[in-house]
Amino acid sequence: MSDIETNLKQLFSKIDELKPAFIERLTKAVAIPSVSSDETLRPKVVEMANFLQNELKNLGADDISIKELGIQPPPVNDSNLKLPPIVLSKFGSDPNKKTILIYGHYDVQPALLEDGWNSDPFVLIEKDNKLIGRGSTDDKGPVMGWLNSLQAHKELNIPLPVNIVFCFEGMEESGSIGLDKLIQKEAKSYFNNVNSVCISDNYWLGTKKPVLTYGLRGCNYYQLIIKGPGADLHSGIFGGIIHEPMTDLIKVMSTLVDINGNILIPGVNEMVAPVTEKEDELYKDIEFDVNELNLASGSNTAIYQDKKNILMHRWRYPSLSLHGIEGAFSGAGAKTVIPSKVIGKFSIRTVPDMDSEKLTKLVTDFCNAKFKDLGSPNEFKAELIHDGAYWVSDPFNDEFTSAKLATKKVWGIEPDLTREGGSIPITLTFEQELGANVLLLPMGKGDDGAHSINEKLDVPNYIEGTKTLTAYLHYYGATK
Ligand SMILES: C[C@H](N)C(=O)N[C@@H](Cc1c[nH]cn1)C(=O)O
Ligand SMILES: [Zn+2]
Ligand SMILES: [Zn+2]
Repeated sequence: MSDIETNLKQLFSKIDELKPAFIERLTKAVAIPSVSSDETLRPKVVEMANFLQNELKNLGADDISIKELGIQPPPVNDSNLKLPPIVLSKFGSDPNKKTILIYGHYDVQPALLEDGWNSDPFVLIEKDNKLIGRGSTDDKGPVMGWLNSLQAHKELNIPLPVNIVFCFEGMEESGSIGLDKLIQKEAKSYFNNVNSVCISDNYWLGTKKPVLTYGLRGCNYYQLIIKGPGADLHSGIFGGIIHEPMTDLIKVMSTLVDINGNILIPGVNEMVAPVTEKEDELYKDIEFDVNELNLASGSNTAIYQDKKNILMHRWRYPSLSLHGIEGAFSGAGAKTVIPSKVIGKFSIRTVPDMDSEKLTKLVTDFCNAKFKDLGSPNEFKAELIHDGAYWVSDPFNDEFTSAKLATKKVWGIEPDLTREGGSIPITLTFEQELGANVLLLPMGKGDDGAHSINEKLDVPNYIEGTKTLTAYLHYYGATK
């Protein structure tokens, strides 16, 4: 048996042995409601950064640097709100070893019991071999997976096969504000010797077959602010005799997309790169069960019924989703109020070759024109909240070859090569600023319910996933 295989054998049984400790680590992480989009929870996001710092210290990090990013730029309610810090850390600095930068995020999406969760979202529970809680799969599970791997190495006294540079951020779910600049600044200092970047922050396509991912859509997030009366009003007294902000907003928002998901803003679809013959062939070989889409969405509401159309519309065409209305009545009961100010939120998932600035101009001009058509005296503003770039790479390099070996070793099957419909805004910046290949090595399954209620990570995905990350470090470390 080679040295690598001997080490992996020991590491895998150590990982199995440490399963209860690893679940405990994830339980502690999930218990911190580090919701980046909720300004009132910003102290919890910072608490999560401190938690990570402490874990890294206990694991024997050679360096831990907490990088502050300053005040969050507008639009924001609290004009003095500090951005959460970036947690940087180094393990090893052997010039004879490769250096991998591992990125992950410690913030999560919002979650409320009343959204429909079956249990408290911030109390990790184990049920039917699933770990249920906000952030279990996105992205606390995978981040803990890397720490678990370090713990296994430490307890066995097995040297890491690569130098590791960690970069953990607390604003990924809110557009990774401030991280671009930090990467540019640190490219030739903290990140100087980085050969390669690995991110575990997406999901298998389905539930049975592991995947490696070579593409992401980008995300441009917009808001439409409409202001009318000086305060919320009684609809019996003012209904029918004033222009209502909510009515204006619904009118404008309904012009953006049709019920079949077609974006109606002129010029947007024209920016999309045409499908090449080579790409057209690609979809045939991907394992994907259309029924799994219905199971994952918990409904029978799919627009497309065939594999190719579903994958193309998830991966390589843009989509526009309406997310919500701030200021609108949304509770139970029948409140008869006219909201005085409402803010509509929507986002566009972007793909090659869409240009973010051009897109924002098309979107804001279109919304302004639609509002003007209403002839309403209310105040209107359309603006971008944040944008993050799409990313597509070549999946035939040392990183993907090593990850294929690692996946085969742990799961006994060759992974499919997929793209992801979601976004990880910082991916392209890492690739461009560090001149390094990026590999996306997902841990969770396609039905994990990231961003949804009852988010989960299957116990086998957490434990075998930790083994996969571990094996990847060893196989990549052995490449020339
Ligand atoms: C795929 C990743 N785990 C994720 O969930 N990313 C978010 C990032 C985001 C938030 N706003 C814009 N981008 C996502 O795809 O929604
Ligand atoms: Zn997410
Ligand atoms: Zn994520």
